[in-house]
Amino acid sequence: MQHVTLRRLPRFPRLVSRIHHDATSLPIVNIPKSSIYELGEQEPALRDVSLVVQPHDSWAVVSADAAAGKAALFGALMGTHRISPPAPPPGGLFPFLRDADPHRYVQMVRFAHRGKGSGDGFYDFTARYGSVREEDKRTLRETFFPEMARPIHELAISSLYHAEQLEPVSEVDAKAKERQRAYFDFLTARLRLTDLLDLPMIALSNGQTRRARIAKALLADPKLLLLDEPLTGLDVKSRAILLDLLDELQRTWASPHVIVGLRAQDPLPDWTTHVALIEDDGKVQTGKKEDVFSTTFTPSAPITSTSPSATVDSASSGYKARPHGNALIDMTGVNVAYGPRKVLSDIRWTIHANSRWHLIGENGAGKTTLLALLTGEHPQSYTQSSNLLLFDRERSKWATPLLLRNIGRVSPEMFNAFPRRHNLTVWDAIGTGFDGGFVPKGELGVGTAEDGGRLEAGGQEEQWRLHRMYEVMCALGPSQWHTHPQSITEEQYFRRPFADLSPGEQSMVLLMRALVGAPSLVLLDEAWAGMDKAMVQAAHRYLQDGGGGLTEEQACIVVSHWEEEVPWGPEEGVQRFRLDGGRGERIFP
Ligand SMILES: Nc1ncnc2c1ncn2[C@@H]1O[C@H](COP(=O)(O)OP(=O)(O)OP(=O)(O)O)[C@@H](O)[C@H]1O
Repeated sequence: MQHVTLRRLPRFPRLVSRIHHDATSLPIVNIPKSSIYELGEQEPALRDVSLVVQPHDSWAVVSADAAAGKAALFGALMGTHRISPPAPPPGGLFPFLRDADPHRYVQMVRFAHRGKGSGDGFYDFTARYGSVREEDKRTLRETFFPEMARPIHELAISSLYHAEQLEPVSEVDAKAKERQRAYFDFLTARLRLTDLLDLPMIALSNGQTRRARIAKALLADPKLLLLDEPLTGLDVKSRAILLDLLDELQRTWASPHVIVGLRAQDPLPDWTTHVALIEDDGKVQTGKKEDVFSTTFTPSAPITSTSPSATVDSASSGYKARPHGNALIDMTGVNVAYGPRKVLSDIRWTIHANSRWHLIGENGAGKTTLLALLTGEHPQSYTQSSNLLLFDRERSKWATPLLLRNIGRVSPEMFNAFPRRHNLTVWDAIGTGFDGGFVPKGELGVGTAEDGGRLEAGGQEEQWRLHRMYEVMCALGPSQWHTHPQSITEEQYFRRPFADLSPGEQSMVLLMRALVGAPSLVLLDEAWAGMDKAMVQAAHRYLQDGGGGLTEEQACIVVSHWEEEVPWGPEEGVQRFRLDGGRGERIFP
């Protein structure tokens, strides 16, 4: 069992812009049996929603299946969706705010993947691995906490400070500033951000950035904080720390009131008392968690500060070793450092064909960095010489496009960077997987030949690629997870604009893209984010032995902080490689 030591809340008065005292007994949210509409739509996204959140209740909004319903309910609270009939006066939607401005006091932090309409350009997500460019030099402190941009140390020479700081401030303002700084120091320490504050923002890992976004939202001192999928991408320790912190803020200061959004497969925080369960047909069940779940499904076990870490030992029972093929990747002492900051030290790891790996490690342990060495995107992959062999060659012996043909991958960074031009169809997006690029190529959108030239029309390679397009679509497409599989054919789905798909569907399409070319090495870094349960199940079925998604010639590495997201169990010979403090070790089995 892992025990997380937590510092209790410090004894300083919070900088809270207080709501009138007697408001604390008023409901936080009041939606009285209403329907919720996307703006401009006639059909409601959710029907008969009765949601009354009392101050002492802790609610979770859970999507039984499709994530769209959760987005609609949060949209109603954030004013991007219409509630009909609207919440009655006096009090309206947020009775506890009285007449205070919801824009000031209600904040939302969303961690689900970006979806529709988020720009069409591709940006270079590998920029963070190189030397940091001038425009990317802004630190975490400057970007998220500009009011804390200049650390004020007691030994600081005041004349070196900006003039504004020397202006006289009233005693009240000075006290308020002091309290805000104390709260900032407290939050950043509790969320393990202190050592990261002066790193360039671009250098932060996925989980580190998420923790920083939560700290920023808390520092703004909202009265109601909506956190959608806050646990995705956080390591086990950070999840427990975050949940304990939210609970403690709520118990100590009754602020902010927090409503979390979760996927059906996520565990409920143990302090959850009530649940709004959004069903696939747009109905919403609300009530005490034991009442809601007694009639539907059992939620996953709650997580607490003492939940086990990624249950590393559980695989020792029933383990069945897999026969090995050739070594695809050989690391014999790989190192990555940024100046004095060592991220990977002397990593030794051989990845054979037919192996299935779960790469684990806390946020910031270097998992993404390690995968970027394997794809050759990390500039330091060039300096490893024979300590890093990629398909039998050093990095410098590979032309990047050829190397990328051997690797299929999905990652949060790539998901965000993938172009969302309106004329890019699902077919185009999947077809880019044959070349590993981001621009559709070839007459039929299934890529070019190895030398970059045209594929022979009607030739064997072209036929095989067309066949693969349909194969992955049949295995991972809507027929496997759509609630009404008959209502959309594969052909129709291929023609849909990629940008119009829900984030979960986009993740699914990018998974098809990673697998379509049957590359030797498949890297799945948090590949399931945004997917609903049926999609994750379809993906797992396909990736398991006998599912057809991976052959004995291929190796696959899954990166996830959730054990249940790994498609293979010990009986399929999954192995674990753990990064910790820059070191890497293979964990038996
Ligand atoms: N340019 C840089 N300068 C300094 N440190 C950097 C730079 N780029 C990355 N790092 C550090 O390297 C570490 C590894 O980051 P990486 O993204 O590989 O972690 P991770 O294990 O994938 O984390 P997560 O689980 O949060 O995705 C982080 O602590 C990060 O702050």
